[in-house]
Amino acid sequence: MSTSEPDVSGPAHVTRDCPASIADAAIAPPAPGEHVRIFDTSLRDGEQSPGCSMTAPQKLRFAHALSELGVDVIEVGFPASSVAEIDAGRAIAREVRGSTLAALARCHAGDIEAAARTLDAARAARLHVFISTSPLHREHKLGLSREQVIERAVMGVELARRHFDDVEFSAEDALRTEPDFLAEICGAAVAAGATTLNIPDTVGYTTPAEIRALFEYLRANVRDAHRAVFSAHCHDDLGLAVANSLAAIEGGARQVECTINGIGERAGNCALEELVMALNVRSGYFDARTRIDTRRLLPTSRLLSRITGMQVQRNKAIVGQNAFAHESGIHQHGMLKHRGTYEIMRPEDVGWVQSQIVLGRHSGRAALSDRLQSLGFALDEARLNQVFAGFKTLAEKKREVFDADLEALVLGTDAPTLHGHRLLHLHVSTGVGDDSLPTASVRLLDADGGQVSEAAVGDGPVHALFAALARATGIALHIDSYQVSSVTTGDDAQGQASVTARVDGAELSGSGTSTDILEASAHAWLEIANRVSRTRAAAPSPQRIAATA
Ligand SMILES: CC(=O)SCCNC(=O)CCNC(=O)[C@H](O)C(C)(C)COP(=O)(O)OP(=O)(O)OC[C@H]1O[C@@H](n2cnc3c(N)ncnc32)[C@H](O)[C@@H]1OP(=O)(O)O
Ligand SMILES: CC(C)C(=O)C(=O)O
Ligand SMILES: [Mg+2]
Repeated sequence: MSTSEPDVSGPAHVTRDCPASIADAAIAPPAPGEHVRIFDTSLRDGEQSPGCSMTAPQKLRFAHALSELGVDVIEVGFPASSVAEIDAGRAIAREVRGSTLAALARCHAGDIEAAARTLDAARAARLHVFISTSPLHREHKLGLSREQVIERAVMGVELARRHFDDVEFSAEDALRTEPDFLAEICGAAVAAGATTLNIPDTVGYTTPAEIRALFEYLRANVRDAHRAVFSAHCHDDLGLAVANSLAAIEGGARQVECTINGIGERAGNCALEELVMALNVRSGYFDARTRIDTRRLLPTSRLLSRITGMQVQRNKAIVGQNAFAHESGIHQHGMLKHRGTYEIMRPEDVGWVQSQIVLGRHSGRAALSDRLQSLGFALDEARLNQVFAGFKTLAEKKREVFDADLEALVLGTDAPTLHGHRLLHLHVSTGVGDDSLPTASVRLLDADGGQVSEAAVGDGPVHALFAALARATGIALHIDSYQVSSVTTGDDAQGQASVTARVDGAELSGSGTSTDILEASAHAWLEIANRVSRTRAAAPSPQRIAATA
């Protein structure tokens, strides 16, 4: 496909259609390109949600990944919750450099001591204290009056300041708090020493216009507001967390609290990858920058999914499998002419290798012809039309048409009988523990009818299997991705293995289906290897192929 640079800038000047602020006159607009701090709370707000628990080594590994991603602040946890939480946080504080490390505490002496102890070894530490401020929470949860809540907040901030200079104060349920009381308690927190004022939409209740106006109001009405950085912490109960966080930035927030993949309480928090890319792609609109290395967004998202077992949905922005995949013919045709037609950012910039053209029921001739050419088949129009008809019939039966299916269509044969190695037998043994040595043996039928057997060991059963296949075929593949998913349900469910490999600079993919996932994996691997050996042996001459019609 064409790889020309997308020009996705859109109209040169986008008019800001912003609601009137409560205190317009008093507020200077934020400086162009101002730094918005990214505060990641995947290890705290994210981890405290169902299905997202992590062990201490997993938290440490993920904290390193967040630091490499370039987040400004990593919230390592809520130390008062358990001894294990303190130990995990301490391990992070000992090792992770490059980001400020924060720990959460209630306005409660014991919590604050635990948080401070956790961050002892951190090079840059922040104590984060919070208390609820909304009438609902004051009355029903805390049983405290306005004055008592302010007293507790001031006590918490002052105690935190005895340990660290960097103290964040959060007014839990701020978006359902009376604005004048919110301004009052924020002012008291600044006077007590808070350097960051976090305004959480704890239950994901607000709207973009409302939160923007609130930030403008607070910046104008909190006593000594200029001494603190304003921060947004939005939840996604109405699916507005990212939009609300962006609006908060427009209202003057210079820190946004978010999580990778948007994990967090209930429907989750503002998704870091979405917020960062919105600021990045629409930089002409937002005038704000972060120091996130965007190419690490996908690897970091994948790491979190692997650690927690919580997969992102296919159509998730930025990091979902479909984020840069195109199946419909009209879009594919446009993409092949200029990828800016249907993509507003480059997949490479967020960690993908490239956009994906998926051939299926909705695809057209342009995409089919492009894929056939990349497989070495240059067909004239009449032959292309003929193959296209066969392709559509096949696509009605299959969800996705793979390269091996296309080769079979063009060559007029069945996919499994295509020239190359075929699997006759495989045996894999594996185990758990220091003494286990995953081992695989395979027997293949080669293109000339001969048989070849090989065995290999590996770090795991699939690794051993692929190593044995490499020995038997004499083809080494650099595997970029390997995925297994079920395509049917029940005891006899079919598993589909998909392998993507990089060979001679090209990305090739293969897939296999079987009730045995190791067999499916072997078929997927062999599909690629057979294509490599065919290409290497002799690129098919277009004339010869056209003659097979
Ligand atoms: C919006 C948020 O994300 S807030 C963070 C939420 N995260 C978590 O709760 C995870 C960690 N929590 C825990 O492990 C436990 O809740 C603990 C260890 C902190 C406390 O456990 P317990 O002492 O058994 O209290 P429990 O959780 O039942 O109730 C919370 C208590 O904290 C009080 N509290 C709640 N928020 C605050 C606050 N910001 N400042 C002071 N006290 C608070 C409540 O009033 C209640 O007090 P009470 O026990 O006197 O009635
Ligand atoms: C503790 C605070 C920051 C929070 O997570 C919330 O209010 O959602
Ligand atoms: Mg929260």
